[in-house]
Amino acid sequence: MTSSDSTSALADIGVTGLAVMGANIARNLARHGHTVALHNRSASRVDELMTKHGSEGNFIPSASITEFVASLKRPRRALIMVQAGAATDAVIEQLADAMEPGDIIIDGGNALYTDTQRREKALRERGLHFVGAGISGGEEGALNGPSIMPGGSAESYEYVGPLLESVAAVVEGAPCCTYIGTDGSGHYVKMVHNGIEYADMQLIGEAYQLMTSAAGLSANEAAEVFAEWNSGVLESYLIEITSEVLGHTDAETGKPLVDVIVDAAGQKGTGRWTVKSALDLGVPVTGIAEAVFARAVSGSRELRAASQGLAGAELATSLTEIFPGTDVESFVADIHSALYASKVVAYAQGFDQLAAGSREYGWDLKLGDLARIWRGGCIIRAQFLGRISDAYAANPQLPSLLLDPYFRDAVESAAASWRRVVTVAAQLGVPAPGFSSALAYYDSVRAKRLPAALIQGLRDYFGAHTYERVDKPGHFHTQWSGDRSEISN
Ligand SMILES: NC(=O)C1=CN([C@@H]2O[C@H](COP(=O)(O)OP(=O)(O)OC[C@H]3O[C@@H](n4cnc5c(N)ncnc54)[C@H](OP(=O)(O)O)[C@@H]3O)[C@@H](O)[C@H]2O)C=CC1
Ligand SMILES: O=C(CO)[C@H](O)[C@H](O)COP(=O)(O)O
Repeated sequence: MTSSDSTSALADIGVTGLAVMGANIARNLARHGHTVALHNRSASRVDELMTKHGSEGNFIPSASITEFVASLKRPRRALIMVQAGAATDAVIEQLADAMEPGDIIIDGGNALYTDTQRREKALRERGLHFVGAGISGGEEGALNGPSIMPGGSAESYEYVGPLLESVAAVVEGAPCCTYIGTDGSGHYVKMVHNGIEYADMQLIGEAYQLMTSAAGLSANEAAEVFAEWNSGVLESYLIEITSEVLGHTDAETGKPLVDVIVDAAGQKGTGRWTVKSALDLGVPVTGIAEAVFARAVSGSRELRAASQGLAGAELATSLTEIFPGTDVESFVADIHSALYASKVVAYAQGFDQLAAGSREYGWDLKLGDLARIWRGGCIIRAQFLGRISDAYAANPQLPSLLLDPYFRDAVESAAASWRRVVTVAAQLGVPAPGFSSALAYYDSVRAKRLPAALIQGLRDYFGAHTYERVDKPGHFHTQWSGDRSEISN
């Protein structure tokens, strides 16, 4: 459809913001038989989409927001796919001014959930629905089926749910899209998804570094190992593309591409937001936090340059010095176990945060459903998530995934290898913050006693903060600067 015959029909949905994600979602919607109105701040993106892909379905291009809104069926449904933050606020304002009560604005960007809560409230007061929909899958997912996490009123889901479900990825006949909960819940869930994505990628990165630095594999050999791992319990999109990236040769130098990429990881904010929320809620997401901080360390170029002369490993120089008889093959198998166990910990922590967020904001998140819609379409997609879904189906009140029988046995079986890998990393001086902090978390939660008792004693000493006793109820204070007798508070 061209602009000249656009008056004859109205669009089922409109997409504004036609960069990578928006353009591909718009094409996905059109390919599924929906008539899609198109808008972008710079008209060139609309023209480009129409020129390259206009024949893929029914599109109605528009040159202004007013024209865009006028081309939508009532109640109007407009999907925003622009940069999070001020850009999203600006577009919402323009849309809201042109819309009427009952119309629906969907934000598919990576918005901060508190922004979504604010926007939903403001638009509700103007009679408009606002759906904060986390969308994951990158360019390819947006086109062929992403995982979609829509949050908003249940009424708005009636209008947008079927449409979003029709373009989502499908696993075992079910769409990777479900109603998440009210206001900012969809963006909260997407935020934690990204936090888990950070942790997963950090662990994969550590596995790669240990393979090359400790076991002496080349990038191509590591690529083969990851390809092999992709058919076992670690099977996932991230493991699959790790093999692709490691196996790719730079055309200019003939070296593995990974060796010519600057080792400073970027971050756009969702990982950091996840950790900030976890800190506020008091949920120990150590895997995600280590991943965020590891990216920060990688990007601290001046600090890293100044630190090059610091002493390194003096305890050992090779694997066999640490564990005599260890060969490369068995150490690579150990890394596999360490990666798997650390991944279970990271996901357990991420799901703990989702449960805490749900309690805090009254969202009633269905953790099993979240795992189910992450099995396809999104960046962390994996069969592994089916196991998580099963765990919550068996016990919706599961206190931690580590306590699910399947995961408890899996981690127990991996534990000896995991400890060997952390030992090797420490002795050779290869940084493995994800593997080691996951192990520390595991050992902490299963410990009978923690040094927190001493910390409480110290807090009581310097600040009279009181402590509880193991043998009787109440709060107590030792009069440290007096006769050191104990008083009950
Ligand atoms: N890229 C990815 O893999 C993923 C991205 N997301 C999220 O989806 C959203 C879109 O991402 P992506 O496609 O990468 O695009 P970008 O985040 O790069 O955003 C570019 C788009 O935003 C528009 N834009 C920027 N500022 C304004 C403004 N002030 N007013 C109106 N429009 C503006 C641009 O218009 P113009 O062309 O005129 O500059 C363009 O259409 C983001 O929120 C992103 O975080 C979610 C999942 C995956
Ligand atoms: O949402 C996404 C994937 O799920 C985006 O790709 C996002 O940009 C990833 O985060 P970062 O850029 O911080 O690595």
